[in-house]
Amino acid sequence: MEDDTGGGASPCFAHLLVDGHPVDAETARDVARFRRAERARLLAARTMPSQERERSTAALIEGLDRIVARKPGVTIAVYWPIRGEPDLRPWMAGAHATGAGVLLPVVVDKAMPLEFRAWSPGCPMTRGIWNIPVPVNGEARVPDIVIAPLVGIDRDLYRLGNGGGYYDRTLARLQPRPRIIGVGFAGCDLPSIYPMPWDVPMDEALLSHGTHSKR
Ligand SMILES: Nc1nc2c(c(=O)[nH]1)N(C=O)[C@@H](CNc1ccc(C(=O)N[C@@H](CCC(=O)O)C(=O)O)cc1)CN2
Ligand SMILES: Nc1ncnc2c1ncn2[C@@H]1O[C@H](COP(=O)(O)OP(=O)(O)OP(=O)(O)O)[C@@H](O)[C@H]1O
Repeated sequence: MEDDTGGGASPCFAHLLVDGHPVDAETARDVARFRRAERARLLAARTMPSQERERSTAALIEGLDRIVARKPGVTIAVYWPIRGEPDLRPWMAGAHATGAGVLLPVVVDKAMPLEFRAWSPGCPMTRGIWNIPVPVNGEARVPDIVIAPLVGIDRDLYRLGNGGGYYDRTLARLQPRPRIIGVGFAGCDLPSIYPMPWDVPMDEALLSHGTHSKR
């Protein structure tokens, strides 16, 4: 007679732990491949004539003004634009002028959460990972609001970013959880990014043709 180790299919151990989340290895590989392809497609689609870029960026800034109150006591993480992201630096400077705290994301180490460091117009900057300018000695703070640049966004407001997992890693740990707003150019929406257990959805998404979605 057979021993009683339990009949049926043998258990499958082909899983990974991603930041403590058990993930099926084959699924993770397929999803990563899909995201790489979508990232490349959406980054290419973001190339546009400068007039259109200026119009779309102005529309995004108008949208931000409608939904985000910049005022003393509020701390807002924005970003220094790279790879054709909407350039929100004028809006950042405006936020600083109202007395709001403005923070920029800093990669302190590979595969670690981001630090959000205080920025003000003209403050000393240095180049961090990917040559992204970051404040040299701004104080690290927890933002009330995070404006996250989108490569893509799905209908459940899961964000596709540059592929480092930095925002997810960071947003999952912030206490208290900030208001998280994804911003991107029209056309960056896609049906699904096939959310994985580590993905943190945006609370809101603002696209340059004027749509403002909420979860
Ligand atoms: N403006 C801006 N600043 C930002 C971000 C951003 O998306 N936009 N980030 C938001 O996170 C952080 C930097 N993000 C990064 C994301 C990925 C890689 C990186 O090395 N990527 C790999 C490809 C990864 C993959 O596809 O598997 C590479 O290019 O080799 C570097 C930085 C912090 N600052
Ligand atoms: N806590 C985590 N959160 C997110 N990704 C993680 C985490 N830990 C490890 N990773 C790995 O990092 C990669 C992130 O890929 P993903 O497509 O989610 O990035 P992204 O959200 O586009 O990037 P970013 O936030 O940097 O713009 C995955 O391969 C994942 O396995």
